[in-house]
Amino acid sequence: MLYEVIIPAAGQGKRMKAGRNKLFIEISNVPIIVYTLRIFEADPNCRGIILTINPEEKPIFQSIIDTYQLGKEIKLVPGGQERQQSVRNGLHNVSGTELVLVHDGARPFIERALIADLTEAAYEHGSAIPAVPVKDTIKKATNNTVEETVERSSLWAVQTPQAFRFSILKRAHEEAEKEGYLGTDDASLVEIIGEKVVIVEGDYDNIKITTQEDLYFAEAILLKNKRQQREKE
Ligand SMILES: Nc1ccn([C@@H]2O[C@H](COP(=O)(O)OP(=O)(O)OP(=O)(O)O)[C@@H](O)[C@H]2O)c(=O)n1
Ligand SMILES: C[C@](O)(CO)[C@H](O)COP(=O)(O)O
Repeated sequence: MLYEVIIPAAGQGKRMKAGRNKLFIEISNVPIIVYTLRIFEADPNCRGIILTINPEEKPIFQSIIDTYQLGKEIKLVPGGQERQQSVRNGLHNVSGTELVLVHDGARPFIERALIADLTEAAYEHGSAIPAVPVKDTIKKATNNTVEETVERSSLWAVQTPQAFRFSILKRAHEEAEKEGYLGTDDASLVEIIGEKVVIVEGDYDNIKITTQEDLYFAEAILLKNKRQQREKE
């Protein structure tokens, strides 16, 4: 199923505390954003990559694209103050496929098979998101005092890429902008306009690199992937 992907990459990486955009941090000597871009580059179903960036960082992104010879055309589009605004700016640059994906630049371990499952589900249902069952016991608390233990069986930890029919995502973003709603993912905007969103079981390795310790997990996942690749060859 053909699609275009919007990759928001205009964050500041505040929780990483690296003093720069965390997507430039290297795992095994390669910047995080390169792993993410390579996955979509290599996918023949991906008909366009829209990378939303902080305009001040354009020379750095351009230099990375050149250094790592990322050949598929990558549209560099200015991001916004919040992730949602970055995605919205990306949406203005989609050129016409029926399906659009939104994938965090900070999730470098997405697998092609999951992308395929998501695009198929989005084609059928309108919107599809990857998620994994929550493993911890979740409690709701105020001022460190527990109010309740939340029933876990229906809780999912949501990831990206989130896949949508373009018309639905566009309407959801327009409505959110009109209503002043700010969500932490795109599916929440679609939920608000009453459209169906289905879950496709994701992968615990599809982590978002957010804080320092995620870099250790990332190194480990990369090693595991390389070992599996060698075993296949
Ligand atoms: N205004 C923003 C904020 C975030 N992002 C992107 O959205 C993805 C997920 O966001 P997150 O992990 O929160 O990244 P940061 O915003 O960089 O991190 P922090 O919240 O810790 O500052 C990242 O690829 C990030 O670059 C974006 O394009 N525009
Ligand atoms: C979109 C997302 O990655 C799904 O897990 C997440 O919601 C981004 O949120 P953050 O607050 O920017 O980490």
